[in-house]
Amino acid sequence: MEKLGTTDLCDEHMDFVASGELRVLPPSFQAYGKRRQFAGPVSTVKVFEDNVLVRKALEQDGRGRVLIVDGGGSLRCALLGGNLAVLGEKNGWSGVIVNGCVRDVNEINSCDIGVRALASHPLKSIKKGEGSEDAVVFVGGVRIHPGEWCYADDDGVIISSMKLSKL
Ligand SMILES: O=C([O-])CC(=O)C(=O)O
Repeated sequence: MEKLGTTDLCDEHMDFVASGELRVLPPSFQAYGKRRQFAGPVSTVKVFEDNVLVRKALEQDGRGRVLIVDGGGSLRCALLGGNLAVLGEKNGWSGVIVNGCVRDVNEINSCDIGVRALASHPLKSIKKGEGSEDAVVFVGGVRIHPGEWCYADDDGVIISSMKLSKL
C-alpha cells in the first residue's frame, strides 16, 4: 500500500490548513487494529455511552469508508469491541475513529481494519439506540462533516474537505 503520509499531506497543503479545509485531530488517540494507515470518505454517528448506532453503521457496506464515532469523549464504557470490529472488517470499512473507548483490544488488533480510540475500557455501553446518524460532529474541537475525507497514520489523523492527492 502506498504510504499515505499525513505529515507530507500537511506540508503540501498548508493553504488548506490555513483555510480550515484541512484539520488535524488532537493527538489524543491510541491506535488499534492491523491497519496502521487508513483513509476514506467519512461517515459519522453521534452517541453517548450507547453503541446501537455504531453497530447499525458497521452493518452497512463500508465501501472503504471511515466511521467517525463522536462518543463525547466518555471514558466510562466501550463503544466498539471485537464483534463490531469484525463486522466492520467484513463489511469493508477502512477504519473506525472513536472519541471514546473500545474493548476486546486483542480481538480488534487481529482485524484488518484501522481503529483509533482514546483508551480501552472493559465495560460495554447501554443499548438504547439514541443518538444521530450522519450528523456534523465535533471531535476534540474539530468539526467533521459526513462525506469529508479522513487520512490516518502513525503521525496523526487528518480531516479534509476534499480528497487529497496521495490517495
Ligand atoms: O457489543 C458491544 O457493546 C461491543 C462489543 O463488545 C463488541 O463489539 O464485541
